[in-house]
Amino acid sequence: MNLKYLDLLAQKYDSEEKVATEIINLEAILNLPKGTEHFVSDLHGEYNAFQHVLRNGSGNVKVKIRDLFKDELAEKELNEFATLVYYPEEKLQLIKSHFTSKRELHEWYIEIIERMLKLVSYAASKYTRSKLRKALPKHFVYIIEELLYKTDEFTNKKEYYAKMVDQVIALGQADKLIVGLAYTIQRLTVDHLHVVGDIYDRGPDPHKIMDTLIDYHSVDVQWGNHDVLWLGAFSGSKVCLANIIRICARYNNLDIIEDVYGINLRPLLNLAESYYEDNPAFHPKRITGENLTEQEQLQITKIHQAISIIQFKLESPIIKRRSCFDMEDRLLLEKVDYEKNEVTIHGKTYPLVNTCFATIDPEQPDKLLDEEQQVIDKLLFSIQHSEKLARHMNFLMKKGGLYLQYNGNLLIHGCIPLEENGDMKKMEIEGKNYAGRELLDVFEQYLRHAFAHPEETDDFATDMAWYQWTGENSSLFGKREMTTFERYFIEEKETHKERKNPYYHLREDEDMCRKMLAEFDLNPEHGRIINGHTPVKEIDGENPIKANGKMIVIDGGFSKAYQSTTGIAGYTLLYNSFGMQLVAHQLFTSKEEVLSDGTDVLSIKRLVDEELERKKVRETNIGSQLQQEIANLNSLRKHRYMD
Ligand SMILES: O=P(O)(O)OC[C@H]1O[C@](O)(COP(=O)(O)O)[C@@H](O)[C@@H]1O
Ligand SMILES: [Mn+2]
Repeated sequence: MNLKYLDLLAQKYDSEEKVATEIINLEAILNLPKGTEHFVSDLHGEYNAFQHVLRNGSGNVKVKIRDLFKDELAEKELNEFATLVYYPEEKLQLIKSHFTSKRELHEWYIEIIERMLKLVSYAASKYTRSKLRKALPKHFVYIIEELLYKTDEFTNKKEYYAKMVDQVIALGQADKLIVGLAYTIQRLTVDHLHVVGDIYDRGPDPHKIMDTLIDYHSVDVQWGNHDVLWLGAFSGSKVCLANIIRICARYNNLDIIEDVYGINLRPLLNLAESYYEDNPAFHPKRITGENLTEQEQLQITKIHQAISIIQFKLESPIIKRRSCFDMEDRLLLEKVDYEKNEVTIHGKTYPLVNTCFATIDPEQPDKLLDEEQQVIDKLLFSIQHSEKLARHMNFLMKKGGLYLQYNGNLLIHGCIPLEENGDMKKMEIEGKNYAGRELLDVFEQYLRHAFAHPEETDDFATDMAWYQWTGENSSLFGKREMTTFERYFIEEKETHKERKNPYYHLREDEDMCRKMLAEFDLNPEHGRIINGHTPVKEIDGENPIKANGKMIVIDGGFSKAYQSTTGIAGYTLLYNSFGMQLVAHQLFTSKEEVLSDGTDVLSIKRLVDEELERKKVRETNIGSQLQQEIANLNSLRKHRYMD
């Protein structure tokens, strides 16, 4: 043991008693049941649905309420109470509006505060007091602790407590206390949140999800391809930037760019107005049925075309300067016959429809017009100077990564690129071959490098950020090619198909999953791979639990655009000391409906596994850290206080 380190430790633990107390404390924590992990993925800007799942802990809050109160409350009351815990501010207003006298309200307060305290105490039973204290509303810590630690045997104190609650009510603090307790319950129900990628794109409110995550007590993110697209744009990749704007236009979400992140779209609009007309292939999708005037729709359609063409032009020089990307097939602008209006792909010629090539010079199809160049340069400048985006992207970098080993499981958004025979797929990067975990580590290093150097826009690291979005060997994309061009301009559906990496059928095989776990230094006996990215088509009977439970795919379609394919509204996963449970969520309509009907969106639980013995903190990542701390403290004790 390093003596300098012991000196430092001795400053904090300057007596034998202090060392001993800390060891006892840590040992006790190791023996507590492990905290509940909550996994979500593919949120795609669906803030309201995400909030709901977060607030009800994927049904976990309801389970606890039922455990405690099923004998004393009717179903309707259980639901009402649960709703109060999920949305305390709104539900309080609703409930209070039904009382006609102060007295009634007073009695209700007493009952509810008592019920909430019971629930807090139950939800906190597997945590230390110090952890509970951190979860309590700051202003009420003293009062709540007094109230919590009353025990029924000491009824002589009863009056003291009754008085305390009376005072809280009389001083007009009851609402605040109830709201605080509700959030404490939510927080205690989930110890740690994993977001397995794709926060951004398609839905309207990714920024609100980011704000929620930034404030969340304990969270990590495994980047999705859509998140990396935003990171890439912020890191200086113009082609990533063109993509994010294109997707926002396609889903009628340009206000995320304009209003939320404060990017001026005027120059792009001017360009769009000069060169583009109406075009059905570029009409914005209308998922939520919001109303657009014809004029608005036309404007978005024009912007959508302008930015798509800029995107296609920007792809070309990158493909040409990066032969290791192996993307020459995607030089589609050069494969177009502009006279005949057709394109030849993989040796087959197809007529083009809905083209909008007014800014394309057939001699040099990838050349940006000066106006286009100026537009994209200005956009890049503003996006890199958006304070809000900087905050969100910094958070993604700090809490995120391409994959994560956590409590024995491997969390990864897309895939581990494989060959058909199950070998890890190799990629040559700057003269060296990488595969499997090493490949992902290199990808991540480049991403971090690009992010650290936002002023570089055409270097290898920045181009690699785009490769993560669309390259064949990207662990986030997992497909041979992205057929965006074909889907806009070619009618033949065969050209739209995006061939998936063999991973997506090999992952059904248990041995293959074991091999991948081992590749990431995880124990194949106990570990599992948790995946997002590909919507599980429950509607067609697809099972999210694959390879005998070694592989769990939790993309169930939070994204409204994909719900008709999946048939449900998303999966989430819970992992507590008893094992793992997969929760399938039914359609979430609105918070208002939950508030007024009191019914929760039904969640079906499927037991993935039941641990034979309750898992303890000792067996977790945090447990290993604590054991290391104990070892250090023991050395300190030996060297300083026993010799
Ligand atoms: O349906 P959209 O929004 O046009 O997006 C289709 C594109 O999205 C992708 O599926 C990637 O997004 P996901 O990560 O959500 O699957 C591409 O493979 C595909 O080309
Ligand atoms: Mn994805």
